[in-house]
Amino acid sequence: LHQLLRRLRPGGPPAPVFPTQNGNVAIVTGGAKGIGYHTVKHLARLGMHVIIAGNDESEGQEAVRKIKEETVNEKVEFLHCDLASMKSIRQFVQQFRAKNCPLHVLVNNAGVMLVPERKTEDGFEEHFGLNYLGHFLLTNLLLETLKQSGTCSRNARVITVSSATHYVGRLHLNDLQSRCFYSPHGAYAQSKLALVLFTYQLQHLVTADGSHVTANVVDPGVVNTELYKNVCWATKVVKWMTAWLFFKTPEEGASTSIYAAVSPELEGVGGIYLYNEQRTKSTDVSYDDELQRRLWTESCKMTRISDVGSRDL
Ligand SMILES: NC(=O)c1ccc[n+]([C@@H]2O[C@H](COP(=O)([O-])OP(=O)(O)OC[C@H]3O[C@@H](n4cnc5c(N)ncnc54)[C@H](O)[C@@H]3O)[C@@H](O)[C@H]2O)c1
Repeated sequence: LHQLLRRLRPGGPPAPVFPTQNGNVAIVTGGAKGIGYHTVKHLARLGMHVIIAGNDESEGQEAVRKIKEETVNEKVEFLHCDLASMKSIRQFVQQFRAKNCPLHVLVNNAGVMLVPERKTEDGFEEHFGLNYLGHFLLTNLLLETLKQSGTCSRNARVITVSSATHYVGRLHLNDLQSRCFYSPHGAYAQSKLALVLFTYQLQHLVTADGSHVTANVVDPGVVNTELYKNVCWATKVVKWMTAWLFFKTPEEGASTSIYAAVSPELEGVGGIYLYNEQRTKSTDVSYDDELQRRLWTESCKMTRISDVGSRDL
């Protein structure tokens, strides 16, 4: 309804105006389609050098071609990164490092929803392994570059895309891989809750070591994208009939990620949950410091990184 009212406002919703980003570099995971595509397009329009990290080469190259054409920014590129493979994530980071360029914005956007029970290359449940652990490893491997790129007047930013489903998520620390009981809804919600806990813990760590990096988490709302391809046919029918009215377009869905990535209002602000470009409270359990720490420690073990200071490829 909020979205509908925004759309019905006379003259349409106000177009946000952000400062140009010439010379800044961003990585957007899953930037070849959906919300990620429009995030990349907007950042490129602002003059950023944007790297799409994705697992589909032809889709990625096609997105690059279209975005270059529409934004007249030649600094848009695709680099292969399969977030369901730790090896691929490490190779992606090596390729990125070989470019010797800074990194000002990392948007952890890619995701899958309601996939049948299956495992990533490394044997993790797919929602947890791809949506959460993939981004956990990627961010940690890029953290040193983010720290070197941020300054006191221009912090580097990590933006992680979660979802309102995190409110119903339960984190099963003793069964993060959903081995005891698998429910696609539960596994998706758990991965999105883990991303919120991860963001808050990351912010604690960068604050503690005085780095010029901020980490925030965003909820894009309900957006009409291919994310819903695994829902049951009845839901597909309802979505098909109502999406035009109640769902955000992918472009509208990207607005909070873009806001978090470049808004001057958020300069130096970290550890917050954003919905409709506004600071919002996430679920109570996400503020549990002990749970954040325990999940971080477990995640380091699972991705075989020793701690925040360890970046060995
Ligand atoms: N659409 C919604 O209503 C909604 C609501 C809340 C949160 N979200 C979140 O927004 C984010 C973007 O989703 P979307 O709606 O644009 O869906 P989408 O399906 O259009 O896009 C998902 C992106 O993730 C990429 N991806 C999937 N598997 C990958 C892998 N193994 N390695 C690298 N990239 C991979 C896809 O290629 C695609 O670019 C997701 O994290 C999703 O959970 C979406």
